[in-house]
Amino acid sequence: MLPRQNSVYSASHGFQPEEIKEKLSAFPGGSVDLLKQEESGLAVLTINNPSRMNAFSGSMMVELEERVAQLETWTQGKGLIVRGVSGTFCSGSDLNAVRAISNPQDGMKMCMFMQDALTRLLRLPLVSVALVEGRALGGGAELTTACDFRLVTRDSVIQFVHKHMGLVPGWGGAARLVHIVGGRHALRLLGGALKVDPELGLQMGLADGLLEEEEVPDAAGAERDAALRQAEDWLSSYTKGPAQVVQATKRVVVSGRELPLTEALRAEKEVFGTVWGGPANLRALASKTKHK
Ligand SMILES: CCCC(=O)SCCNC(=O)CCNC(=O)[C@H](O)C(C)(C)COP(=O)(O)OP(=O)(O)OC[C@H]1O[C@@H](n2cnc3c(N)ncnc32)[C@H](O)[C@@H]1OP(=O)(O)O
Repeated sequence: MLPRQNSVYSASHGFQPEEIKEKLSAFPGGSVDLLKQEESGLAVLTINNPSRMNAFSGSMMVELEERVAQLETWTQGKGLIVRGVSGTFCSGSDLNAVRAISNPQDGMKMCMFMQDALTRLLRLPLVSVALVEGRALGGGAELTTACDFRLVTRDSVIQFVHKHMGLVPGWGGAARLVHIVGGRHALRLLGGALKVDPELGLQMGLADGLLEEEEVPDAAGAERDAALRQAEDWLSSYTKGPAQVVQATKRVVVSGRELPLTEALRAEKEVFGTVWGGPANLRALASKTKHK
């Protein structure tokens, strides 16, 4: 099978996704749900395993990869919100599955599979936001770093608990964390397994915004929907306009973020060619847009 364009690993690295998928599928539970809103171009990816604080079972890891593959081909998409059900984000990998695949070979395969899925998530041509309510622990904290932005609620805690588990991040979270907050803060967060509350998150640059609680008359469910609505509002400033332009913007940022300068410049030229003289560009020129 040919490697996917945005994949990290291929067969030459010993990456056999079908083999590890089969193994992971033997540990079922929960789901990863995708809701695409065609009209707005916004999608919501929901981590759904409430009886285990939204931990990732094996089958959920497989579903995550499948949802990412669906989003990779969404030509009209512009934005993505990643969240957990029941007022909490994600408590990492399901410890029952982890115990069952704790041998080094399976660990490496799971690591490659999740690194690949989360790298492809971050490389999607969509502006992505992790909406962190409640706890994001271990792999859940790593998942927040696979989004472009992180919005947190007052009760949120992001914690890279790996050190307490005798581990380091293995879903790409350490590499991404260094890019987001720099090496010094990353070492504090990983080395001290610090609990990142909203204040610390904003101060270190891990969080991009705090969603203030809204006055809601009834139950907790309404409050959570309020957080999702606020995240959608926040995201809409970045997803206004045609999908082609939003996707092109994300693409030049991904190449600038990941490639050496000369290659990034060439990639930017390619993307520029897709929008120059395009419908949105011609409309703007015809309307003599002023940027006041
Ligand atoms: C490379 C990836 C590395 C990783 O992700 S390693 C996994 C890191 N995550 C963890 O170690 C989380 C361990 N869990 C906890 O610390 C606590 O359960 C947590 C999340 C703080 C919640 O505490 P509480 O509010 O007191 O609730 P609780 O402990 O009663 O949890 C409710 C039920 O959820 C379960 N749960 C939570 N996190 C889980 C997980 N990761 N895997 C499997 N099951 C998990 C927990 O066992 C409990 O189940 P039950 O009701 O006892 O049957």
